[in-house]
Amino acid sequence: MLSNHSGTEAEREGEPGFLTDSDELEAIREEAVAFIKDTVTEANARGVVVGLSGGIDSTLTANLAVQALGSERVLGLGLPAHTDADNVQEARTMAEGLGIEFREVDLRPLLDVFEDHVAAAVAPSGGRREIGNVAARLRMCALYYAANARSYLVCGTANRSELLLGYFTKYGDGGADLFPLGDLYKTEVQALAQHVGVPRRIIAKEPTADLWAGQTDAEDLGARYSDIDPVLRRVVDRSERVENAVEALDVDPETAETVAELYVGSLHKRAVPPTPGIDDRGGDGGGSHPLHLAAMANGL
Ligand SMILES: Nc1ncnc2c1ncn2[C@@H]1O[C@H](COP(=O)(O)OP(=O)(O)OC[C@H]2O[C@@H]([n+]3cccc(C(=O)O)c3)[C@H](O)[C@@H]2O)[C@@H](O)[C@H]1O
Ligand SMILES: Nc1ncnc2c1ncn2[C@@H]1O[C@H](COP(=O)(O)OP(=O)(O)OP(=O)(O)O)[C@@H](O)[C@H]1O
Ligand SMILES: [Mg+2]
Repeated sequence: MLSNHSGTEAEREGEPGFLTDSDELEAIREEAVAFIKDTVTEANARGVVVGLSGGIDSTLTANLAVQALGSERVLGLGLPAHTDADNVQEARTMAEGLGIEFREVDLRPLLDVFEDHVAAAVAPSGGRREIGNVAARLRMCALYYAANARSYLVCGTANRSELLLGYFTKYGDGGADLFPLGDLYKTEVQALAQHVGVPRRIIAKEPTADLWAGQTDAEDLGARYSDIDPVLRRVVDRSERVENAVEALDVDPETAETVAELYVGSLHKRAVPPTPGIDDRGGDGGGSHPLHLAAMANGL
């Protein structure tokens, strides 16, 4: 059910910590730009590739990447599948504005082959969510192909709201080498986009994953980010109980419960795949094993 709270998406009065101050926004811009630059340098990469949808997250990410690396070292890929061909023109316009190279690849033929051969054989009952996730994973393949071939990194576009809710395709748009917007809630992304001069029409667009016609984040999630973000901030960042958040904020209990459930239910999407932990060797996929860390420290 959609909550009927009527705040603006970019700010919510009375909720501390949400970005409205231009000095604060400027400091965040600088940090995100430095992060992209440092990550690319440390990886000895030549640049980054970004999937451009014509939406705010990818437009802002590409904008920050250009600020960090210069337009010569950023590649934009327009990768329309079934529903979003119209947005490719917007993505192209954004790329032209940033002065970056832009390539367009229609993924429909690949998706059709997948549906006819793989889906039909494995599970013909797969619906729009399953096929939409395949489109997101085909995009990931195209982005990594470009990264491999050019010694680039795949610059992901996920924001903190999406990451905490698990509102992304695991190893699809969730598969990337860095997430410059990953610490910022969607409402903060909107404020930062305004701060760096992303066109108003892009900021004003209804957020959509575009995995099927008419899909919107608000419909899928049951609420708008202006209601979701303050709940995440209290329940995740401040470890408050859901009831406390409901009482403090003007959100309905159902929305807050859903947000908390999505956060807990998507823990696996934010973790390294587990291993059994045989002989006490970690059980976390090796990511934090002392030998692994020592090898990294020694540059091995
Ligand atoms: N507890 C657990 N421990 C370990 N793994 C677990 C698991 N539960 C599920 N899994 C695995 O995760 C899979 C489900 O995850 P996943 O494949 O991602 O699929 P799922 O989360 O069901 O779908 C992705 C969601 O993200 C949305 N999305 C996708 C892409 C872009 C955007 C956007 O905002 O632009 C939004 C999309 O609309 C949909 O609501 C399961 O099939 C299973 O393999
Ligand atoms: N047609 C597309 N071409 C290239 N990349 C795409 C396309 N559709 C989605 N993506 C990639 O998947 C990412 C996730 O989509 P998402 O909808 O969350 O971001 P967005 O479209 O930039 O912003 P919004 O969430 O406001 O619609 C995009 O930022 C983009 O990198
Ligand atoms: Mg989108």
